[in-house]
Amino acid sequence: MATAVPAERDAVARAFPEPGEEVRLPGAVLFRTTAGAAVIDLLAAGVGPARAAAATGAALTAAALTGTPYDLVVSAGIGGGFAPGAPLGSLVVADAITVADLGAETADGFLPVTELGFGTVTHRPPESLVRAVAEATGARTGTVLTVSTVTGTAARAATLRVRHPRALAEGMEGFGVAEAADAQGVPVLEVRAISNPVGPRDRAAWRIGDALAALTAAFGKFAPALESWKSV
Ligand SMILES: O=C(O)c1cccc(C(=O)CC[C@H]2O[C@@H](n3cnc4c(=O)[nH]cnc43)[C@H](O)[C@@H]2O)c1
Repeated sequence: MATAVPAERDAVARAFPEPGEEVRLPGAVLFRTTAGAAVIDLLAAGVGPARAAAATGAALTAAALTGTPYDLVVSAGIGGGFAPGAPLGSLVVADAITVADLGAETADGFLPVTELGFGTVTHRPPESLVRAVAEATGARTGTVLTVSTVTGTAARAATLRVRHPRALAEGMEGFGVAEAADAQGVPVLEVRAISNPVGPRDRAAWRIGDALAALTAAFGKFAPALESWKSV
């Protein structure tokens, strides 16, 4: 599980009460714990898509080289929610992890990088896993956008809504984590607990404590959903 910051990692860790241990790798420090038979590595990968991709890639490579590759990578953290679909404190599981600002600005508007002939802009988590996790946690499902600049105006939020009508949330790491996982052929999931509305900047409206509590509650229900997905 890759979060951005230690506070998010610790919120996820509280859902796994077994004692864990720190594992130091080149480029990543893991907190390794267990849930039943599953080994779970928690990584505070850093803020933003580039740092998140670098740290996630380091952890994936280390696991592959020791002959214990991961079955799944989860990008988890707090995020902005698009109203009315994703209110404060709610949980969103991405059925599409889409980078919102990777492309080119033209006189006719924004062109995603795929329309320039390169790369990808969306990763799709396994449908059955998204369904199982959403059912277990009560999460809403939709597109989660990855941005390098947090949305801070109504105008930018409106532009994103027009370009991505299925968007429920935005964060800054999901696409980077998904790129790292995709590069090594590992499935990916993104889970965001909503800490603030996407729109005009209003720090007084943040509910970070509530969102971290929602993350802990969600990951407390995660293991059975993963087991049912793996056994399909
Ligand atoms: O200064 C601001 O106006 C501001 C507003 C929202 C978030 C921030 C951050 O610096 C947090 C970045 C951190 O948290 C995730 N996050 C939380 N809310 C959002 C959001 O609305 N849009 C994008 N990312 C968000 C993000 O994944 C980072 O890890 C500052």
